[in-house]
Amino acid sequence: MTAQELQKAVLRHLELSLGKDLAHATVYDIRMSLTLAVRDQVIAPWFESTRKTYAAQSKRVYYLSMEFLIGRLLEDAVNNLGLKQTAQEALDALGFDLTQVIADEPDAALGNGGLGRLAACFLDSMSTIGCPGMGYGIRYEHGLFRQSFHDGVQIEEPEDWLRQPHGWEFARPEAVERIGFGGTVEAHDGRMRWSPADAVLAKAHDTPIIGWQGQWANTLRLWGAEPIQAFDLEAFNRGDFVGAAEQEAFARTISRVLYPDDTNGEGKELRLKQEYFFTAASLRDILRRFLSEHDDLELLPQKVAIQLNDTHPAIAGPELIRILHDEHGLEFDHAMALARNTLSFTNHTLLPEALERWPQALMARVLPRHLQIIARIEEAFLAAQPESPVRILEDGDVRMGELSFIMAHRVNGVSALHTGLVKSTVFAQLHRTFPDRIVNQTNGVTPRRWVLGANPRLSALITDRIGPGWVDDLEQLGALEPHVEDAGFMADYAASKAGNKADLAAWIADTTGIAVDPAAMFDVQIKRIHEYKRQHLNILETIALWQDMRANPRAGWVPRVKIFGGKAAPGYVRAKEIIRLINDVARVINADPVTGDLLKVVYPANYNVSMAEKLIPASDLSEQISTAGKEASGTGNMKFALNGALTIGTLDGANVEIREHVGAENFFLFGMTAEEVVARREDPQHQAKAIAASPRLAGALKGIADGTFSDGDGARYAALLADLRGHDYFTICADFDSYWNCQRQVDAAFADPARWMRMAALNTARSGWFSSDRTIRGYMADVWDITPLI
Ligand SMILES: [N-]=[N+]=N[C@]1([C@H](N)O)O[C@H](CO)[C@@H](O)[C@H](O)[C@H]1O
Repeated sequence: MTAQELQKAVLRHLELSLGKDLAHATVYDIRMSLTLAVRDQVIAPWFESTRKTYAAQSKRVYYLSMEFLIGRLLEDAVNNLGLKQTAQEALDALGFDLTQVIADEPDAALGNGGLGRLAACFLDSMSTIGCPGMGYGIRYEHGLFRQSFHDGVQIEEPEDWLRQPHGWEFARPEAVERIGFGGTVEAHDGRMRWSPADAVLAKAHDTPIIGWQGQWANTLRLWGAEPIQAFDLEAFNRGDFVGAAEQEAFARTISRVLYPDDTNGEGKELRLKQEYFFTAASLRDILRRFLSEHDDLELLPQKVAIQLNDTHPAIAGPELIRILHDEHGLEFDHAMALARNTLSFTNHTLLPEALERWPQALMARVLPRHLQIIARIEEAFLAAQPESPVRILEDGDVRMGELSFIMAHRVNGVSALHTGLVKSTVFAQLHRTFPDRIVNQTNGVTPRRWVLGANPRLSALITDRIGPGWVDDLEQLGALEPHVEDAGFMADYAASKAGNKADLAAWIADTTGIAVDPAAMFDVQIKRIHEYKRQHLNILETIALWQDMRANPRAGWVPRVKIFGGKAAPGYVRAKEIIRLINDVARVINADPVTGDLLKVVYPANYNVSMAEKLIPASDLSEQISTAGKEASGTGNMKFALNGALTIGTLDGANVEIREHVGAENFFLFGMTAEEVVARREDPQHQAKAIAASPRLAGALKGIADGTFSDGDGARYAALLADLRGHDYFTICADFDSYWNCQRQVDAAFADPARWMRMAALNTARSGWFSSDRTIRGYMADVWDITPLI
């Protein structure tokens, strides 16, 4: 497509779809017109992909996830269709700036963090590889809340990405499923019949996900909840206006908002209903499609692979058995075996509070038939494993982790270390019983969004040196390694980083009013706020560094800009305390004339996918400092390494594999290992001893306690300090000195630009393995048994 043709297509949509002429067009109008014009280019490969899948009678994979943290879609589609230059020229000719038009699109923030973003990266890779399948999720009216700060305190406001038409989706009024809740179960002609008391409609909205070079497109189908009867006219005529709309309000509540907890089982009834709503609608849709091609249910595991993204869709096991046994009349054990061979499950965390457990009483009320089926699943499991101490039903709860494991033929962890811990801790018993069921699939990220889209400077340089093949074969980045010896390449590499940093410094000044020196080290920690991710370790080191700089400002310090980004779950008090502390420390340090430009702390509000795309290419140092054994994988760590940021981190999650790939000499390692952490916790005085042994740590804690950062109010952080001095489960104190010393090694390395840039370029060259294409190929081979169709 030429720029002229695209320009014409945009103008046609502006007039015919938006009803606007160019003279009165707003950025929104042009963004929607371009979106529609680009979407037109997606339709043919989309239809062709579906046709090829049916023609090949191919097995399909269905990725069930409560979260898809998509971000913006326009730039991704433009890049995947190879239209970036074309779109630039077409819009220039119309008098609009492509960057500004792209930035007008609201993020689809239908996820909390890594788990949701991983699902989005996987969709891009499945389409790029030509893996036939679909994503299934919920079309939340309100995604993850908008974050703002008031006096440094996090404030949450509803996010409303759907306040404007969403240009990428197609409503599918014909794809509607009736989803029941509650009610009773009776035996009827030897079969159990569930009669739900309430019901809502699940209406499908499809978004095409186009792969690299537009050869294949899969579908993301998101379900929106709607009432069976939208409006109760009788109630209205009786003057009961609220009652008239009650049904609608009740129904829409199901898909109204995303629960904002990243690694914490919600436990609320509405959350369970959300999980069942999208899972049941998806299974009905999957079986309808399967039965439209095949009439023998025996073929289900050969033609359908269903991936459960954590335990959130775990009810899929009982629901599939209910459909096969109660509705299709298969024997229970047979239905259970078919379901198990169709389902596979990914565990994303070891945190006990994140392993979902639903009260049996709640399950009995909301899903009475499913609770009966879960009891029979446990019975069948114990009949085969009489010795096993494992239970699904225990302490009045339904354990969704055990249910998912028992109802899946494959279970995977998301990094080598994590998968090892899954086998030795949370599922140790089940691993002994089913030694071949757990496999590892280390996470990955899509290079289209996280390198090509986010870092055009670096991408141009790479393509110039090794050709464009790296975009869908990322391990080709290895061919850059010889170029690292070439001063010209290294100068260009450094220039691309410097350019990104200058852009970011301008953006920071714009959005926060803080002036930062682009030559300083950009030290970045962006992720959800959580104690195990240890943002408070980072800010304690920042305080100690500031105190040292103040004591000796002319000691030849390496100037640093500490950049934080991240949201806390609204109910997570400790995490919100950490956010306030970071903002309080920033306020004091940024105003300090003694340290001036030596140290700045920046915390832009409302961190999201689009902000990550701006921050990561401009980063020098990537903070991956979680307590070892707690971060299952991390995926930000991979994005940073690919974009030439060096990692300071613990041996946790995928940090271990990143260090193996980039080389220990190109990674700043500190802290205890997962085993050492467990051992250290045995000593109830571990934190007190660490504080006693570290004057710097003690000094930083004292600074907070004195009210240095809280206008003299020493009580503001009393709870946080009491926890660090009293319990410190996440071993902040025990790891502090190792972290501090490691940061000084980072300073020394950064003070030698040639050495630093060499390490950075080697990180880029050696991180190709962390492509989500590699991950998806692993799932296709080891879990789904599917081969690409392109
Ligand atoms: N839930 N959950 N788990 C996480 C993330 N918080 O979303 O999944 C991510 C995706 O697997 C992991 O990278 C991360 O370590 C893990 O904590």
